Amino acid sequence: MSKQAFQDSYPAEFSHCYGCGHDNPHGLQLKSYWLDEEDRTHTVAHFTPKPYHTGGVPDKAYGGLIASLLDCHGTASAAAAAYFKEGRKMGTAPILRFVTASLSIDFLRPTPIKEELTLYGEITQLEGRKATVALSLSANGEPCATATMIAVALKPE
Ligand SMILES: CCCCCCCCCC(=O)SCCNC(=O)CCNC(=O)[C@H](O)C(C)(C)COP(=O)(O)OP(=O)(O)OC[C@H]1O[C@@H](n2cnc3c(N)ncnc32)[C@H](O)[C@@H]1OP(=O)(O)O
Repeated sequence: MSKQAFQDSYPAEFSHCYGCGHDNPHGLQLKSYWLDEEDRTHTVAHFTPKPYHTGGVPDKAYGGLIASLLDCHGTASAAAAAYFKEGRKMGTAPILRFVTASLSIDFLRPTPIKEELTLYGEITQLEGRKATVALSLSANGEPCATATMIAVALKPE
């Protein structure tokens, strides 16, 4: 894994995201990395839920938490891939800001809250301002959710 998380390169005005902003003390503070420094298409993040992240079923995660984690890992992965494609260090100006245009999630099995969760991302397409990211969230090596995201880079203005 790289030493600096993608989210740690976000400029201050983008560092208050509930899901991944390092300047949001109330947020999840997800951190995403390249899975392998030699491969700039696959990404990874880890997150261990808190007891209060439970949904309606005891010891299982709230679906919105899962969506939030996939959302932030996907947009961070898209931004990292776009910077890499431009041959630029992440966070350098002009800032590439990706937001979620669509996020389609399949919840495969209940997600435990007492285990560390692993998120994987794969940038399957990056054309123009649009990135497609295949995502998964697993616990103990078992996939709990998979998702497909379309992330779009905001126009500079
Ligand atoms: C480095 C800092 C990073 C900060 C990261 C923060 C992460 C936060 C994660 C989030 O929670 S994001 C919050 C939830 N998302 C939003 O609030 C986004 C709301 N939607 C919008 O702002 C606009 O709809 C959007 C920027 C996504 C697109 O509007 P634009 O007018 O800029 O783009 P346009 O409509 O021209 O679409 C650009 C391309 O994306 C495609 N596209 C847009 N929406 C789509 C969609 N829903 N599904 C599929 N493709 C879509 C569109 O077809 C087109 O493709 P092509 O370039 O191939 O023609």
